[in-house]
Amino acid sequence: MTAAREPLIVVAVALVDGDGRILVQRRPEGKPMAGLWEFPGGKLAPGETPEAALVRELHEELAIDVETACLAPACFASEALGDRHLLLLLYVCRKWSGTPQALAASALAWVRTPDLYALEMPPADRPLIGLLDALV
Ligand SMILES: Nc1nc2c([nH]c(=O)n2[C@H]2C[C@H](O)[C@@H](COP(=O)(O)OP(=O)(O)OP(=O)(O)O)O2)c(=O)[nH]1
Repeated sequence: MTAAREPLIVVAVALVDGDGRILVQRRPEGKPMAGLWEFPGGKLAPGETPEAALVRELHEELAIDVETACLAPACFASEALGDRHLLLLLYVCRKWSGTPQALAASALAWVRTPDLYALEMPPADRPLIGLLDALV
C-alpha cells in the first residue's frame, strides 16, 4: 500500500501599499500554472517555520526585506492540487524595505482587491479574494 502524501504547505503574502493596493506576480513560463497571477511566496523548506519561509521567499523573489513581526496571518485556502492537497497560508504585510522587483515572475502588478476577480489566478486563490477584501 502506498502512503498518502502529506498536504503541501505554501505560504504567500498580500503586500499592501499605502493606497490599499495588493501586489500580485505572474508565474513565469516553465513553471506549473505559468501565466497565472499569484501572491508572492512558496513552499516551506524542511524544518522552516511559515514566517521564516515567507521572509526568505520575499527576499529571493522580490528582493525586499520583511520582518517576521510585520507578517500578519490573514486567511488560508485548502484545495486539491493535482495529486496533492494544498494548504495555502496567506499573510498580510504593510511594511517592508526595498522596492519589489520581479526576480522570479514574468510581471508584477499592484491591484485593488475588487480588481483581483478579473485576474486569472490559481483555483486556491479565488476564495481568498473576498476574505482579503474584508481585511484590507
Ligand atoms: N506562491 C504562491 N503559490 C501558489 C499560490 N496559489 C497556488 O495555488 N500556489 C501553488 C502553486 C505551486 O503549486 C505552489 C507554490 O509552489 P512554487 O513552485 O511557486 O514554490 P517555490 O517558490 O517554493 O518554487 P520551487 O522552488 O518549487 O520552484 O503553490 C499563490 O497565490 N502564491
